[in-house]
Amino acid sequence: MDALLRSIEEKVRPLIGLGKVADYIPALASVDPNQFGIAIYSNNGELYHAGEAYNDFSIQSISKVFSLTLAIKHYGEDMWQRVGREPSGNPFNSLVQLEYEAGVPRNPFINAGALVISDMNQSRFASPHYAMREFIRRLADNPSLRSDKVVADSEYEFRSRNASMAYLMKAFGNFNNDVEAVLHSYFNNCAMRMNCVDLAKAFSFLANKGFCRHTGEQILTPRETTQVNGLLATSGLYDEAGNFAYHVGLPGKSGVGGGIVAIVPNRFSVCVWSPELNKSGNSLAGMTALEALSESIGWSVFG
Ligand SMILES: NC(=O)CC[C@H](N)C(=O)O
Repeated sequence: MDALLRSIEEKVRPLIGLGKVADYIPALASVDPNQFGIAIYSNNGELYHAGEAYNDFSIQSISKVFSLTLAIKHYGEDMWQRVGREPSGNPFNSLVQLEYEAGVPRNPFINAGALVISDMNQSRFASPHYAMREFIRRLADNPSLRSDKVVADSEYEFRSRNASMAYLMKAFGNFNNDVEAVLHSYFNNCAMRMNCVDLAKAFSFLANKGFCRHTGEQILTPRETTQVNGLLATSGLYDEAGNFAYHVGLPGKSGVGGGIVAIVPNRFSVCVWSPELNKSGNSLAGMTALEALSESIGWSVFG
C-alpha cells in the first residue's frame, strides 16, 4: 500500500501548476500550492500515507459532513423538512435555486444547505462551534485541532454571498437564529485546520457502519451511515458529483482548501490534499489521485 501511495504521488505531482488556489477567501490565497498529501485509514486501524500527509490545511466544506452528522444525531428525519437530498447541478455557492424552491436548499453540502444545518446546530448548542470542534477532535483522535482565526475572519469579512443565502432563507421562514451568529459558527467550522491523517481517521466511521474504532462510539447507525454515504455520492462534489462518480466511484466530500475525503464502505477512508482547484472548486491533483487509487485497486461502490 505504501508503494502504491508513493506511485500515485509521483503521478499527480506534475499536475501542480495546472489549477488555481482558492482566492475568493483572501486568507486562503497565500497557501503554498506545491503540496500533495494522501492518507488511508483502514477499518482495522492501519494507517498509510505519502507526501505531505501531516501538513495542516483548511478543511472548508469537508466540515459540512461533521455538521450534518451532528444534526442527524439530534433531529433525525425531521431535518429533511428544511433541506433536500437532491444534487443541485450548480456551483456550491449558487443562489439561483433558492428562490425558485422557496428557501429550501437542494442538499446539505451546497453552502445554502450547510447554512441551514448550521442554523439547526445553533438552536441546539450554547456554543455551536465549540461543540463541533469537540466532536471533530474526538473523531480525529486529535485534541489539539482548532480553527484558524485569520481564515474565519477573512471568510466573515467577505461573507456577502453566504449572507445573501442565509437572509433569503430567513425571508422564506427557513432560518431560525441570528444570521450573523450562524455565519460565525459556519465559518469557524470551515476554517478548522486538519491534515490528511486527521481527516482519514475522522471519516473512518463512515467506512465502518457508523462505528468509530478509536473512541469505541457508534456515531451513526448503520442505516444512517449508508444514507450519508448516499448523499456524499450524489452531492459531495457539487456540480462535479457525476464526474466524480464516473472517475472515482466512491462517496466523497471536497473543500476549497484542496482536501477531498472518500469512503470505501466496509474497508477504509482516504483523504487526499493538494491546494490547487479545478473550475468546480475541487482539488485538481486530488481528483486524479483518487481516480488512480480506485482504478489500481478496482474499488467502486458501483460494482
Ligand atoms: N466549497 C467550499 O469549501 C466552500 C466553503 C467556504 N467556507 C464557503 O462558504 O464559501
